Amino acid sequence: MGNVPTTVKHCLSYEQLIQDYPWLRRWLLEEKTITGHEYPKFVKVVEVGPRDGLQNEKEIVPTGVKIQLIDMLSGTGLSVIEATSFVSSKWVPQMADHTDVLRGIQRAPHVQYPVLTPNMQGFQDAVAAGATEVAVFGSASETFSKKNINCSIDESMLRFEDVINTAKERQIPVRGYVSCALGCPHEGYIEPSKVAEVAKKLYEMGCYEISLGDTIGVGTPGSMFKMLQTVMKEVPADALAVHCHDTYGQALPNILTALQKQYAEDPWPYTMGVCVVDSAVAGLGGCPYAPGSSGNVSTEDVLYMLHGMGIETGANLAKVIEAGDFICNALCRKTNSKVARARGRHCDVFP
Ligand SMILES: CC(C)(COP(=O)([O-])OP(=O)([O-])OC[C@H]1O[C@@H](n2cnc3c(N)ncnc32)[C@H](O)[C@@H]1OP(=O)([O-])[O-])[C@@H](O)C(=O)NCCC(=O)NCCSC(=O)C[C@@](C)(O)CC(=O)[O-]
Repeated sequence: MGNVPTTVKHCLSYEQLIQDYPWLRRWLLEEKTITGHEYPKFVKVVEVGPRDGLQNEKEIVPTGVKIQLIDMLSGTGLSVIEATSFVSSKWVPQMADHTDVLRGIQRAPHVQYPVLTPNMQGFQDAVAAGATEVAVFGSASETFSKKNINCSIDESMLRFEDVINTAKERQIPVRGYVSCALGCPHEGYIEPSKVAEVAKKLYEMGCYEISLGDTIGVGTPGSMFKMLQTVMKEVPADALAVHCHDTYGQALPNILTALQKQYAEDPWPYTMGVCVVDSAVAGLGGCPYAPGSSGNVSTEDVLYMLHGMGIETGANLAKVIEAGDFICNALCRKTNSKVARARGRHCDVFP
């Protein structure tokens, strides 16, 4: 700074800046803490409420309510809304109206409406009902696979291969899930290498994105980090999503761990940098074949955290809260979203 004029030096001085503009102190210090890690600028939020959120409801939710929920979500700026499942109505009665739901919604341009298809029968029914994107759902736990889709992991891969190959011919994108990525309700601990193996198979078969499900919400930032580290040796970060249930209240820290691009004070070569997060409006949800697990992380809480960090999502939090109010009223229940519950208590706290 030898030949820089004193006035400019004055302006460049960090201390002076904070003294002249006290409001900057908060901003600069916060920014520093936040960027101790680097995060993606944009995160795609995949809304799974109408499917994962509602599939576990004991009372059948009227088809009209499901359609209205999806239509409300379509107006929030979210770009992916998982609409329903083409599974057996004997296994999941709540999803029996899949065709009516898919045909009844008003599709918004730029919004994808994927549906779950466990096998060719589901895929064909989904396409006949107008599906333009599907998802296959495998598991890293052998027991969960049998209980959830009535076949072993290997058998499920053969079924998914058929679905994915047929989808490719029709240019229908396929998303892949790996359930029990951080623990299984029956087997407990699941080796990260098993998660990586299943994720790799789905990715190599042609799934454009692999969503790693903490089906029972037992993960912590520690287990999320280890699991992702292993999976990322096989599948690139930009093809991964995280799908966190909030049973132990760890969903947001787990998501944050997955988003972190690098560890500033650590020369560790692995980066996380996942930029896709699954969540459900009002924190609805649970899997009928994962006893004891609670709802998905709520979309409202995810958006509040991301927007508060300056990460864009394209979604309007207030509109998502409205959709959450709608479905909670229809289900006669309180929201699981802390943000929706706290709304109105505080003035706008973001800069
Ligand atoms: C996969 C099956 C269908 C196998 O079920 P199965 O009984 O083994 O099937 P099957 O091939 O032996 O056929 C038996 C009967 O089911 C019918 N069938 C066969 N396939 C279909 C289909 N697609 N749609 C409708 N009906 C179907 C088939 O036509 C036949 O009918 P019948 O002759 O007896 O009248 C069954 O186990 C099933 O539906 N499972 C779905 C379970 C489910 O939806 N679980 C929740 C979603 S997974 C999840 O929540 C985790 C996730 C994704 O969110 C991520 C996370 O949180 O980690």
